[in-house]
Amino acid sequence: MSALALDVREVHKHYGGVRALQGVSLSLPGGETLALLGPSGCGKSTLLRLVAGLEHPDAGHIVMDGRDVTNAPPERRDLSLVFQEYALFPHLSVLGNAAYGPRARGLPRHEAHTRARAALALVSLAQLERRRVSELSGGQQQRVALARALAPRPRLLLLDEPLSNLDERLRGELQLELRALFARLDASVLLVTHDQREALALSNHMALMRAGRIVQSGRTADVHARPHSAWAAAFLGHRNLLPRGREVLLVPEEAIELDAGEPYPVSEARPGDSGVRLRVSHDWGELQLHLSAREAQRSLTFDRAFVRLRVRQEACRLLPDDLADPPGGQA
Ligand SMILES: Nc1ncnc2c1ncn2[C@@H]1O[C@H](COP(=O)(O)OP(=O)(O)OP(=O)(O)O)[C@@H](O)[C@H]1O
Repeated sequence: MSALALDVREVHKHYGGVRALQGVSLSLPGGETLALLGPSGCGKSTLLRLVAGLEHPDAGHIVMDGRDVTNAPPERRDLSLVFQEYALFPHLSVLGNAAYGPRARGLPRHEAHTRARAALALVSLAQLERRRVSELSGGQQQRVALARALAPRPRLLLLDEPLSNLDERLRGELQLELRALFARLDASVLLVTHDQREALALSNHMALMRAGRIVQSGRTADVHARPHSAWAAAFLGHRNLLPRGREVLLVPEEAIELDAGEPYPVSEARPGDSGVRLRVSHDWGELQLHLSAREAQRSLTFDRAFVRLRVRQEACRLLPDDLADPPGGQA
């Protein structure tokens, strides 16, 4: 096997006057999970459709496992695609849905069922194989869609916003399951999402897209820890970006040490999901931080009007301010 499961080289795609992809390159090493992350309209789904073979690029190449598949039809690419609306067959059982892929690829019924059962076991649905999918919860249906995609044992699994149809609680549960599943799979995974938390939770490589281009890529933890610009930092969920002329100072949450240094006034304290969100008037500018309930109890003083903290300057970084200027002039 080539070291790269997927190698996208300088791909361009336009629709009329819209330049959806402008020279996109990315590579996915075999057996790894890459999240394609970016805001609505940046070109993520377009890139996924090109990789799947549902559309073809105007220029550039798509190489899978060392084979150029740029103009190959979907069935000549060893991949499965799970859409946002996973479109299961409601009249079929869980097993019937999962066996659909192998059957469509011409495998005899018995072999298709063996593969479908193996895929259902992977997503912990083996007990429910006789149920109709209309009798399943949203999370279970999503797992059937995954099993259906995995049953043909593709080399590459493409997922379009896999968790966006689920509520917050289910999403959290499935995130953990998916991460464990990806680690067990032989397949490589390319996953499209606009949700940075999902990308962080599920991937070990990340490509951050903006207006038809990839603005940063690398290992997920590295991209998150060292964004290249203010826009990347903001999109990745960093809240403290303090204006400094044409640059911004990124103060990562890890740079803020509680219970050390000076007491600073709290300008706002709002109860959040699992603690308190604070705005603090610091000498450098307004800082936002999230305290767990226990930290809030310990660190907020004088009737919760002050918090004692120290910012580790060595952990902060100056970044170019590109918030207002998307490359290519598109939103
Ligand atoms: N078939 C099409 N015809 C015309 N314009 C299109 C077509 N498909 C996509 N576009 C445009 O190309 C750009 C990229 O769209 P794309 O769907 O790839 O973005 P996205 O990042 O996946 O967005 P979302 O997260 O909202 O799905 C957008 O400006 C979109 O309007």
